[in-house]
Amino acid sequence: MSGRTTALTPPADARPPVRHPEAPAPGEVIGAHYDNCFGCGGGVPHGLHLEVRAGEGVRVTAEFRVREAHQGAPGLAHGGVLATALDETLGSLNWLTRVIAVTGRLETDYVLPVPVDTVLHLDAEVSAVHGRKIYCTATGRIGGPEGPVAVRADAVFIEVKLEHFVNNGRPAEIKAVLSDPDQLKVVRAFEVNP
Ligand SMILES: CCCCCCCCCC(=O)SCCNC(=O)CCNC(=O)[C@H](O)C(C)(C)COP(=O)(O)OP(=O)(O)OC[C@H]1O[C@@H](n2cnc3c(N)ncnc32)[C@H](O)[C@@H]1OP(=O)(O)O
Repeated sequence: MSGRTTALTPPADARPPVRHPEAPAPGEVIGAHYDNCFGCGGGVPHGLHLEVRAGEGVRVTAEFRVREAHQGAPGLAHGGVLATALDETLGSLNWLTRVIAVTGRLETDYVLPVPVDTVLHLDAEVSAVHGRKIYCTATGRIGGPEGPVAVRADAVFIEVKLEHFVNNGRPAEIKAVLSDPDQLKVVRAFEVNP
């Protein structure tokens, strides 16, 4: 038994993902979507500071160096932090589809312990799309991009409108984002998508 729940299995009539024509070119670094994001933002001292690159197709790669602030057990990365790294990498796939989607379900497998100072080499791709549901998978390898898999995830992201954030975010942060020209560029990149 794989343990994979049916909610993570694309239905038979799911379709393949489509790379947006204006997606970042393969190899291009995808900047942080929000400076205060715990996963990718430069403004969060103990954040993951994930650096994500666009790949071929609907795929991204990322690197995350585990630091002391990310420990669970002595000298080892916290499982929740590793899940965050997987989640953030999967969330970055939004840039390749130009569809805004949030995590609905994230199932993680922890295969190997990940010591502090390790660089986790992450790789994520969309496998299928069905309506608003985006099925995707990610792996995190240690010892190099071709090293053994330490963590992996299957996920379903759900497409949402920009209003999801505007209506649910704390007003102070929403106001700050809407008055920041750099942040507005991020918003506009997604607004053009029908
Ligand atoms: C600008 C770039 C931003 C990038 C951000 C990336 C950051 C990293 C990713 C994250 O961590 S996002 C933050 C964590 N996630 C959340 O906060 C989401 C919280 N949940 C919600 O807001 C709602 O539950 C959600 C928008 C996901 C769904 O609510 P809806 O009312 O829109 O969904 P609806 O009930 O209409 O269901 C639509 C479809 O999705 C399916 N669905 C909904 N929730 C699901 C779920 N949890 N798991 C699997 N499938 C789900 C549902 O079965 C249905 O499938 P069908 O169309 O086939 O009927």
